[in-house]
Amino acid sequence: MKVFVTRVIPEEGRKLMIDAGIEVEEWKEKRGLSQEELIAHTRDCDALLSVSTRLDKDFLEASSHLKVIALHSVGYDHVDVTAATAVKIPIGNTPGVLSAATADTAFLLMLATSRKAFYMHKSIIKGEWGFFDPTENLGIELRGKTLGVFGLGKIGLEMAKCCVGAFDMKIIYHNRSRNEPAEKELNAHWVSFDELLEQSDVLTVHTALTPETEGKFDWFAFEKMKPHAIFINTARGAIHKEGDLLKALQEQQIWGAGLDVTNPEPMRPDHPLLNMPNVSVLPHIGSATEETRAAMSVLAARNIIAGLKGERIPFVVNPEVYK
Ligand SMILES: NC(=O)C1=CN([C@@H]2O[C@H](COP(=O)(O)OP(=O)(O)OC[C@H]3O[C@@H](n4cnc5c(N)ncnc54)[C@H](O)[C@@H]3O)[C@@H](O)[C@H]2O)C=CC1
Ligand SMILES: O=C(O)C(=O)CO
Repeated sequence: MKVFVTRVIPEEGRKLMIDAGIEVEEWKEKRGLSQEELIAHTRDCDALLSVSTRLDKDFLEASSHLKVIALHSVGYDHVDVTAATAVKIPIGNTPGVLSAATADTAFLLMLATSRKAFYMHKSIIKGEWGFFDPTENLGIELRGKTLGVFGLGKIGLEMAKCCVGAFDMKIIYHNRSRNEPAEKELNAHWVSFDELLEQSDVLTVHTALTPETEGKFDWFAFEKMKPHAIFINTARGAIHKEGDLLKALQEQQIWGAGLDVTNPEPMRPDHPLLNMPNVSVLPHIGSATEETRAAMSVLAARNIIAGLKGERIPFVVNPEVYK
């Protein structure tokens, strides 16, 4: 049995597959594969472990010989899951193990943005640390403020817990369904989407990217937010409209933004958002800790091993394949 892996992954996951008798071929080049290269490399394989590689309909229709595809991510918006289901390939992801690390990144962006930390750091490098002026470089305090969570799932819940623990923030959320345990544990309140926009001092995005959430944060949404609100997105860049966000910040419709995800990625280095004092941008490092990436590789390997044994994979995103 052989698996093709589209990047070099942490040792923990690779070892698990090798110990299970699977031949592991990793793509070692520091560039993504084209769909043609992917088809060529997976032709003689039984499984694919995909790290951020787009898997489109053409590829999936040409790959019905694959017994399983494991993603090295919880998000699967880069995969045509309907096409995979049509050719009966189970798709696996890595839920849960990255929730804390990703929430930490959202928390980091919230705090850094509220104190203009990235911009202040750059100002030292530019030799601009000069005369002390008590009216300059002022941020916004977070204690007791309202955190609005769009998508109170696993990562949203971890972020809410951090904010209650650190800053005694009040939690409101908008989710497809009510999260009653969170309501009890954190005294969180479900609100409509418009109420979330109107009442949040910090609004943090934690839904998947779907046709429903794509472009959800546009000019009309930012227009409803408080003028001192901070917008945080660690989910997917296409959930906010970047041009509308820029305009909302330039026109002081909202106060600041912290982004771990952009659209497109990578963000171009001369993007105007990168030079705004109240904006913090990170290059999609939400889950990037040694512990979390190792745990993700193990979950992906477990999906591969089960799929190659003909068993139901433990973390399946298209359970319909088993019907
Ligand atoms: N920046 C990064 O490195 C990372 C980003 N992510 C992103 O975070 C997303 C969330 O991950 P998890 O918390 O594990 O997922 P989850 O499935 O546990 O939580 C998502 C929540 O959003 C809700 N939701 C979905 N669509 C909605 C809508 N239209 N309106 C209201 N609520 C809606 C769901 O009901 C669910 O409660 C992933 O899909 C991925 O795109 C995940 C990990 C790392
Ligand atoms: O898991 C995901 O969806 C990511 O974005 C990267 O960890």
